[in-house]
Amino acid sequence: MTTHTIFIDGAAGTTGLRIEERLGAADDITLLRLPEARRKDPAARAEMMAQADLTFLCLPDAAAREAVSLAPASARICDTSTAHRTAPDWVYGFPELHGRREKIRSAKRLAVPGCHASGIIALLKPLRECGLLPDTAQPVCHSLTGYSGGGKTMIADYAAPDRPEALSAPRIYGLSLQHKHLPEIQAQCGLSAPPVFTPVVADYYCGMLVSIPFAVKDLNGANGEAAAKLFADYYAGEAMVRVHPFNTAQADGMLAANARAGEDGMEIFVSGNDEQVLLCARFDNLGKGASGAAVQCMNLMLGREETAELVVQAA
Ligand SMILES: NC(=O)C1=CN([C@@H]2O[C@H](COP(=O)(O)OP(=O)(O)OC[C@H]3O[C@@H](n4cnc5c(N)ncnc54)[C@H](OP(=O)(O)O)[C@@H]3O)[C@@H](O)[C@H]2O)C=CC1
Ligand SMILES: CC(=O)N[C@@H](CCC(=O)OP(=O)(O)O)C(=O)O
Repeated sequence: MTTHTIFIDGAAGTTGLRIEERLGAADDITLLRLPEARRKDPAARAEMMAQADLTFLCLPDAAAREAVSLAPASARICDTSTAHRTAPDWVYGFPELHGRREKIRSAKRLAVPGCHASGIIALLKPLRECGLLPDTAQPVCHSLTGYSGGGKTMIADYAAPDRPEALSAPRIYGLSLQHKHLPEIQAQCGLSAPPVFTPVVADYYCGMLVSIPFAVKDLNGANGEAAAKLFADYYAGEAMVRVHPFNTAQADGMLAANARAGEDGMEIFVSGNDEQVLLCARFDNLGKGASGAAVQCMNLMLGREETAELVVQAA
């Protein structure tokens, strides 16, 4: 059996802990750990990265950049932060995008997609590749997220017994329309301008629902049925992405953003009428939106079975 030595820089954080949970039981993986007192010590982290077959960075952007500067050139790195997602020489880790798997397998430096970006790209990229959406399009995208998306700080804010009343209501953020995921979305989808994007954080732990409405006339005349078939064809055979048939009835006519919490797969829904189409992607911001996606990429990079150590796949 081939064994792999893995270091998680930022193992005490939300994303790092979830990766550790997934890998802890794998008998072909040895996790390198730093004692609490040394987990932010640059020399100790550099030493771990030099020893590991692969290092996950589960750090704020600045610390992720610092980690890369500390790592030997030979180190294989899987970065969950925003720091390197549009950097040249880094592979963007979305295996389901056509032609991407081979690049991930041989990647030395891999950037794991942002959570909101994962849903938006999953919906826009097939439309762009199939010619239904011109590069000049500027779709309006919405995304609902649980508060774990904000890491330890936001989780503590929501858990505080004396928290402000405002946290009990959904809150729109990114009001300047310059969310940090827009550059990677624009780059991956080959758009000449970033989409218009409004994220909303609400009072539940995890789960993400991205929605993008279109007029049929803006999709080169493709109606919902045609769009649903396009997504089904694009993601055919993918274990982690399930495309529901057009207008699949939800029992109560609603989509709840937390339905895939704790899972690693993504669901795609296409609904609407003769004139308008609504595209939705539902997944866990900590699963396909972070730790699950990171482990999926690691498996490809190490030549392991792609879906090993992932929790329940696409429903
Ligand atoms: N939460 C999510 O849904 C997603 C998060 N991400 C990204 O993943 C990365 C990690 O996020 P998340 O897990 O949510 O964040 P957390 O705040 O939960 O965890 C970050 C961890 O990094 C540690 N850390 C900070 N600075 C250093 C340093 N210089 N050296 C070593 N460790 C350090 C922190 O230490 P301490 O415990 O002392 O604070 C903490 O444990 C971020 O870039 C984030 O944007 C990506 C996709 C989704
Ligand atoms: C609720 C909340 O604040 N969410 C974060 C998303 C966290 C994340 O996934 O960002 P990166 O992957 O780019 O690090 C945000 O929108 O900035």
